[in-house]
Amino acid sequence: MTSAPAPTSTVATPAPAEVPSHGATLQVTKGHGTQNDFVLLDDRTGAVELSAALVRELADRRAGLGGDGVIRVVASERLPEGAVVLAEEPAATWFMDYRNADGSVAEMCGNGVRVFAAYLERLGLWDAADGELALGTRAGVRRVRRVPVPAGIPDDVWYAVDMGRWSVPGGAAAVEAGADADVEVAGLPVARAALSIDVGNPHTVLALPDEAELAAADLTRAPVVTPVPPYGTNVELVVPLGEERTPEGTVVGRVRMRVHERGVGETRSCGTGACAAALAVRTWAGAGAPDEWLVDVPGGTVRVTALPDGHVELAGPAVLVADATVDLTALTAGR
Ligand SMILES: N[C@@H](CCC[C@H](N)C(=O)O)C(=O)O
Repeated sequence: MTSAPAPTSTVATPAPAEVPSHGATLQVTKGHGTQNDFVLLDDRTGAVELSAALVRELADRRAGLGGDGVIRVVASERLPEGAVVLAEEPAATWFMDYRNADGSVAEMCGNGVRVFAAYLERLGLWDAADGELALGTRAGVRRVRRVPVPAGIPDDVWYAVDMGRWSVPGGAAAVEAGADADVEVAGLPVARAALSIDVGNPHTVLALPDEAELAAADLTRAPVVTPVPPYGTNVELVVPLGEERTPEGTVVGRVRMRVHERGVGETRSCGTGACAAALAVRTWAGAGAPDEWLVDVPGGTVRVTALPDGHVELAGPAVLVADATVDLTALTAGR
């Protein structure tokens, strides 16, 4: 699996104003998964010209609605990337078109998939009672189902997502060494060894010894990764917290994580990042490490499970908090 740059050519840029061709307003919904927040757009027929500028304007926390990303629901058959997905899974009729807050296109968003599923339920396009949802992403098909909220977690609804096959791009040598990169983080005195993990998009994970170091890291500046990842990377800082037993009797690992997301900056959660963090700590721990991990992020807790078939599952909440009408003339005024 590679994290090739996602194509941008499907998104036409209107000129001169960045206004969708279908009108002067846009119906959107605001949602989040463990406070990784998104502006959601129902564009089933692919009528909206979702330019990078429009994404930045919607995601702007002062002049727009605000979000770490923008998610568009579009019929898979309307996008070239969707055709690839439909060839793999004809049931994946809806495509998650994911954009980072800076307007860049990303292959995948783990928290976004759950929020996308909640949004499809809201739109009447999926009923969890009917069984699993297959959806398209630029990283391939993802499968979602509703699952019980674990004991002790104050969320109303959880979804579990099969996030597909994960890999260590550096191969056996990186697994053996436990690292294939160095990362300099502002606020921390020395560069740290880190491990690259691909979960459909690129991640670089470094372990810190304690929570004081985690708190000291300054993620207002992007960490510097060496060698420079060809398509950029998301950087996760993790503190392993050991193992515990759930009320159901399962032994799980636990980690605390902060993240600097490619195309965004520090966010309060990253689902693919949580998968990468748990998988890196599990790799470092070696044989006998748990398959199930709880990942505590500033915005809540998600669960990551390494599956026997080489896939990884991510479970966590999804919340829709508002429906809004965006005045596109006002949104773009003065820019
Ligand atoms: N927050 C997302 C990841 C979004 C994409 C990422 N910033 C990238 O560019 O790869 C998640 O929950 O996984």
